[in-house]
Amino acid sequence: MSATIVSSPGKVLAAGGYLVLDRAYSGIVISTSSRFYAVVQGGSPSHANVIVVRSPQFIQAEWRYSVSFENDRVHVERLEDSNAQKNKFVHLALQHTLALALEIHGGVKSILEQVLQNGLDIAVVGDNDFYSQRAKLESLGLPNAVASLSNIPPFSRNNVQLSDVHKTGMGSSAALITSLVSALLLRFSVISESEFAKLDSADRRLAHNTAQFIHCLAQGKVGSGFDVSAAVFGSQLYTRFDPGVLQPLMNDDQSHSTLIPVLTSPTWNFIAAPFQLPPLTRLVLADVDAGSDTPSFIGQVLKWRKENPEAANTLWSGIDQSNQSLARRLLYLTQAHASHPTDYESAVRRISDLPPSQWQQYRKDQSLSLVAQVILQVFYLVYEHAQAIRQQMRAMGEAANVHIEPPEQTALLDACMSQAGIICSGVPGAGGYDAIWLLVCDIPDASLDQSPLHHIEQAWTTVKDLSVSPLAAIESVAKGARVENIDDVLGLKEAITRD
Ligand SMILES: Nc1ncnc2c1ncn2[C@@H]1O[C@H](COP(=O)(O)OP(=O)(O)OP(=O)(O)O)[C@@H](O)[C@H]1O
Ligand SMILES: C[C@@](O)(CCOP(=O)(O)O)CC(=O)O
Repeated sequence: MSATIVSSPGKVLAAGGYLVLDRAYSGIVISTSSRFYAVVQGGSPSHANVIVVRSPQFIQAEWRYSVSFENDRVHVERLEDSNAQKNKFVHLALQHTLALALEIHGGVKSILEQVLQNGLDIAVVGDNDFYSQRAKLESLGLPNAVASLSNIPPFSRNNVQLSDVHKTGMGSSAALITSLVSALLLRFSVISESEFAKLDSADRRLAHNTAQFIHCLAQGKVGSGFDVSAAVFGSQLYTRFDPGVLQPLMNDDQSHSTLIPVLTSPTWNFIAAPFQLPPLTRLVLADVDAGSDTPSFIGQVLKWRKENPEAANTLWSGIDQSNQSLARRLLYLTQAHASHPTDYESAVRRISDLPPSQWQQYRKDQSLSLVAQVILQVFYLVYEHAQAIRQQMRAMGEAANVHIEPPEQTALLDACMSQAGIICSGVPGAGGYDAIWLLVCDIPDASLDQSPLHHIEQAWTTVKDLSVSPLAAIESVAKGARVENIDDVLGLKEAITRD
């Protein structure tokens, strides 16, 4: 049997940090071209019922498990010869996905044993963007520019243990769990490849619910889940599910629970509404610095909200209005491109030449068609809404006493926003010092030194106190998790076969 490979994208929560924890609000989630891959293959006859999971980008990252069956239950136990520290996320993924497979196959263990007759060898690797490339660019003597990243081989090694790597906050564990769970569900014939390929199928929803459950269990809490939803469904306007749906499975000992009623329950009420960034623009991401502790941010913001309900609700409603307006305008632009591509392109060409604060001077520009003028105004509104979100998120940070957009990040984003052709920006997710996102105009024939991307790369070099290192990702329009062919993914075969 050939390899079963599933990849899932990383994510950026461009708007809706904190609010998305509450079902009353939604967030703008952009999925990235950077992906995590799980490659599941058969082992050898002497390894029946053994599952080896390897992470070849790290040292001492091989986890070995044995699978046994007892009284209609399947047990996945860690083997003592594993060379690495425990990996709770991987262990729980194996245990619960196999348990679901056994349930779905009516407790007939021979179906699972058949798949496990040679054991399984599973390699998991992530695109370079999931980890900071700052040190590698430095050692190669390359400038901190997106173009430099193509000099680093795909799936490059990090030469450290997993626990010591500098992550970029793109949702590595959600993308990993989604790929691993989906690949196992396919391998054990719980879902079919043709159904999984459909965005709205029961099979893809089952992969989502299972990955979401395992990710919550591994994290020890039911979070908003936007990262798993992005990994499964791609860019979206996300509204969370009611956490109660998972409650029956969140106890310490679920060894006697059955999974099917919860994982196929119609009460999963998350909403992943279609979203994508407008044409002729590009997402730019940069890794800024390690340093913030997101869980403590969340605790502090939620505590402040509880203690100051009135002020918090006013602020949250204001942020939500800006978030929704931003999403609506961005979606409008995509439609405008579909119906008026030429006017749209002339508007984008025009705004590429000036920073957004000056776009108003194009109002009533007679050389633009009326439609192009309207489109240009909508780009200006996008800029204004995103700036309003930043301002309100800073206010929330001040009120709750956490650095959601710290002053150094404000200086950095302001420096970027004063460049020609930049549209909007922010600190993703919970904020802090970790990262920034930007949306810039992207006209295919613009010369490199005239391109907005080049302008902001220059601006990065002028900021003090922060070291900005680019990431390669753009938005993924592929709509989430997908089955891959090993030969179609550059460098994947080499990455999983090296020792
Ligand atoms: N490459 C990998 N190989 C194996 N296990 C991994 C890998 N990446 C993550 N994990 C598992 O997921 C756990 C949590 O990972 P991590 O803290 O990177 O997730 P995260 O909080 O989603 O990260 P991010 O900051 O990217 O959102 C790790 O402790 C490990 O168990
Ligand atoms: C604060 C929060 O809304 C976003 C955290 O996002 P990130 O991991 O910082 O991208 C928490 C959540 O939604 O899980």
